[in-house]
Amino acid sequence: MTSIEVTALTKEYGSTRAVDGLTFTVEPGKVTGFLGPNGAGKSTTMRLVLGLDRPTSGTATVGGRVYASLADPLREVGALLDAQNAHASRTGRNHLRALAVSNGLAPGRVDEVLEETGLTSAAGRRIKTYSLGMRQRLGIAAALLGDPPVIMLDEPSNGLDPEGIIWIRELLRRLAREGRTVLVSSHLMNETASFADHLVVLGRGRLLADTPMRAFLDAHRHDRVRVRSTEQSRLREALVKQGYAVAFDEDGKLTVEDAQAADIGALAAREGVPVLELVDEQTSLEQAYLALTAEDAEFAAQHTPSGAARS
Ligand SMILES: Nc1ncnc2c1ncn2[C@@H]1O[C@H](COP(=O)(O)OP(=O)(O)OP(=O)(O)O)[C@@H](O)[C@H]1O
Repeated sequence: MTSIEVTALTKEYGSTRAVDGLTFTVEPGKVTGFLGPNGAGKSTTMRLVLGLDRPTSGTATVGGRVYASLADPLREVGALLDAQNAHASRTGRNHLRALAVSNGLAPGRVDEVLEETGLTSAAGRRIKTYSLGMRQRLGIAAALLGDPPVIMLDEPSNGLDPEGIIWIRELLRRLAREGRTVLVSSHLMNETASFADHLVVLGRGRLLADTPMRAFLDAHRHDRVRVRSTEQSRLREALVKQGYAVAFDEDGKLTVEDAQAADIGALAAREGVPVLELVDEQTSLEQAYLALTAEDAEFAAQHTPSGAARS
């Protein structure tokens, strides 16, 4: 069982603190979604785990050891950081063969991972003819080549079509079921929710949440009711009098926070206000995530000159 351990990890680039005192552990047998807005520090953390950069302070280890000290790195950690990072003039198969040979891996693994990633029929084509989605698959094939217990993928759904997105979801689930440690970054909450058991959320290089997915959902569950009646103002007054927070929406409906439709319906009936529509709504996961990272987004809006570097 091999974990990824990040302890008091800090990385500064000049005056930019990309990673700021991060501590978390990524455990085996689970898919951990690594979330955060653009620029939150996800890729930097992954690069530090892979020894591609040196921490300013703190440590990032795999199974208690720094990556550089691993005897057989591809057999221990498989990673996809940048799908463009392959010789464009090589064929997909030759790219994987070269990796296998230089890392002492069985050549037979090449055809297995090509099959596993759906690239068998494209394996003889030069990588420069590959679509972004095919390059992502090739990067994932390379990550799986050494059959490693730890897998780290940076935005693996990038460029994949809907079929590819379902494929990656199932692959991630299977890798976790096999007992592997799987860390997958994304800036999309709903996508992450479809495959992750656990969440690590970053904002401005800091840890905002480290929680099981289920607990995150429960903690951020927030009920509200949307209601439309023939007498909106009167209904609103009655609701406010009962202590509800009520807002008029652009579409003419009222939104009542922390409320259940059954209670609002009963209140409207007591007041004699005819109700035309009454719907229970739960905040979506995406909303909960945006609320969590809102401070970071505000910071980005105020401090990013063009406003375009982050979203
Ligand atoms: N080599 C570098 N030199 C200078 N600054 C860097 C470098 N790498 C990252 N940064 C800065 O560190 C911060 C974190 O970037 P990082 O790429 O780790 O974020 P991220 O969460 O992976 O974002 P994205 O989703 O956009 O990839 C950003 O402000 C980025 O500009």
